[in-house]
Amino acid sequence: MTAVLELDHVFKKFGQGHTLVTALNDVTFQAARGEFVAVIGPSGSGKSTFLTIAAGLQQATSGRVLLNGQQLDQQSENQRLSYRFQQVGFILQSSNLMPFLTVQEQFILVDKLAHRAFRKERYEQFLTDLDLDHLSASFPNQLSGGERQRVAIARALYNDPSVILADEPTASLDTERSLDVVQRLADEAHKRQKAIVMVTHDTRLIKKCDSVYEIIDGNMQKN
Ligand SMILES: Nc1ncnc2c1ncn2[C@@H]1O[C@H](COP(=O)(O)OP(=O)(O)OP(=O)(O)O)[C@@H](O)[C@H]1O
Repeated sequence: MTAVLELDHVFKKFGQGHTLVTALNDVTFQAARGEFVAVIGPSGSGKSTFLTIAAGLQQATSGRVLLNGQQLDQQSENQRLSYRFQQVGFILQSSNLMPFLTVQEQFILVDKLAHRAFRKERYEQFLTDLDLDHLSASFPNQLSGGERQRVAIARALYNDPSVILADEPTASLDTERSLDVVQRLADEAHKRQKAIVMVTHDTRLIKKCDSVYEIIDGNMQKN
């Protein structure tokens, strides 16, 4: 299996002396095409640090982070930015939708930012796949929490990244909706051959995942 996202002996330290915190302690991680991976751990264990480093949003103190075999920290800030825009999709806790745009306009914006014409057919296919057909003209505050997260999933996939990083994507949902969102993430990873990495503290969700990493006090191990 070729890794889409790889962390190789990554350390992340904050502060120094008596304020030193080792947020990631020699972390090695791999996610492959078509793999749905969970990263679980308690509060303060290093999950957010892991995600931001995997996304190239902050630099590791040492070690290597590779996206599609390219080492992120050896690229210029501009290269990192455009690579991240093309290759990484984000799904955040309370869905990172633009409050003043309709569902359809969220997708038009994605194409605008990529200097492309709106791909209406592709958009409509995603709406159908995620059971959102009737919501195209709705604003985020008119959607349920589950619908918002389904739009966020569709929008992340619409840009066709190779990896999707999901930060507690079910945090605002009840159990039934959480399981639905996680099942959809699993299905999309498999069907579209994307690496989807989900950070969560909810261990009920991991039965839908292909592999599970646990992080405690910055130490990560594959279960
Ligand atoms: N910018 C920073 N400066 C100093 N310490 C930091 C910084 N960011 C994170 N830390 C520390 O690193 C450790 C890991 O934090 P992190 O936010 O990654 O945990 P987490 O697992 O995401 O927690 P939660 O589930 O509560 O969001 C914590 O001890 C935290 O206080």
